[in-house]
Amino acid sequence: MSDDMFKARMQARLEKAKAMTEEEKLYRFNGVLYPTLMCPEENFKCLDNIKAREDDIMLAAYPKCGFNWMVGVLKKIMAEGTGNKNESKMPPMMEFFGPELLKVVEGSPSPRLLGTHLCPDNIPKTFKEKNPKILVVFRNPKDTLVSYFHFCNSNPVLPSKPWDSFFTDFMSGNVAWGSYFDYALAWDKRMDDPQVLVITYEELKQDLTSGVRQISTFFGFSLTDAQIQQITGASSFNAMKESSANSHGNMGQVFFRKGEVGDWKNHFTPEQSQEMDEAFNKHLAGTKLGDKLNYKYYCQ
Ligand SMILES: Nc1ncnc2c1ncn2[C@@H]1O[C@H](COP(=O)(O)OS(=O)(=O)O)[C@@H](OP(=O)(O)O)[C@H]1O
Repeated sequence: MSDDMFKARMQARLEKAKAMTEEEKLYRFNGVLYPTLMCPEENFKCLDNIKAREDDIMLAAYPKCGFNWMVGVLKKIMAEGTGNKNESKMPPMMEFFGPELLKVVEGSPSPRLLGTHLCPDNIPKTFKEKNPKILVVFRNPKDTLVSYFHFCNSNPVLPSKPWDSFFTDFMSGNVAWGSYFDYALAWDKRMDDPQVLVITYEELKQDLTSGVRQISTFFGFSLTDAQIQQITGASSFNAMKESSANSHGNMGQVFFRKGEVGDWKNHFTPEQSQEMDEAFNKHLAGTKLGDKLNYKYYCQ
């Protein structure tokens, strides 16, 4: 499928979304909510046929944790490391593929970039068998919630909600791709897996150069300092926002909103902040991933 066909298909989905009620925009598949237009049941059925490769470059993230940022970084690392530039504008998100795109992916040369928001337990089994390396990007739950709230209110394929009811939905896992906490707990089990690199949005904001270096080394690319610097410069929030009309079309400004750590302070009431603190303590405090998120520093 060409980029033009993809663009036309996206446009058609945005038009369809306009005619849908907010409730119709999400549906449940195997107990988890997904966007009806982006991840129809057909997509999950045909994902059963995807064939993983050992050298696939995988990216996993809960929504709004920095997926598109890392797609940009990984594409640049792969272009420098392999000499082949991936010009495709299609998001490498496996649950968006559907039968036609899946065929394109099956015919693509290695290494392929494949991403997902699916909880690791729901990633097709073939990836467990071939065991390719996976980059997992995480973000503190308060900023993730804020980013997700704005995204739902500016992306027509997702249901719009007022702040208080979005907060309640997020806390109970009633949002697309399910519970942040279930997702985090599932990856926490793989924190010591050498095939998995977990990196946080906050670490990347603090020192993107060392993040880019760590990611390239993890995937087996030995890039020069000049290459690392060039990738870092082109992957700053401002640089990616500026080129977002090219990379993400009309939705560019929606995907690249604010790009900051701590925006939660402009949204959470003291009671909501406390509720999130209690949920974090209950689910993630004392876990390896919980420690890595440095919750006290970023969220309290
Ligand atoms: N380069 C760069 N630097 C810093 N921050 C960045 C960058 N690129 C994207 N972003 C921010 O990431 C948030 C979107 O996350 P995702 O790409 O995971 O969203 S999605 O679920 O795939 O739609 C969203 O966060 P918010 O701005 O807080 O909403 C984006 O702005």
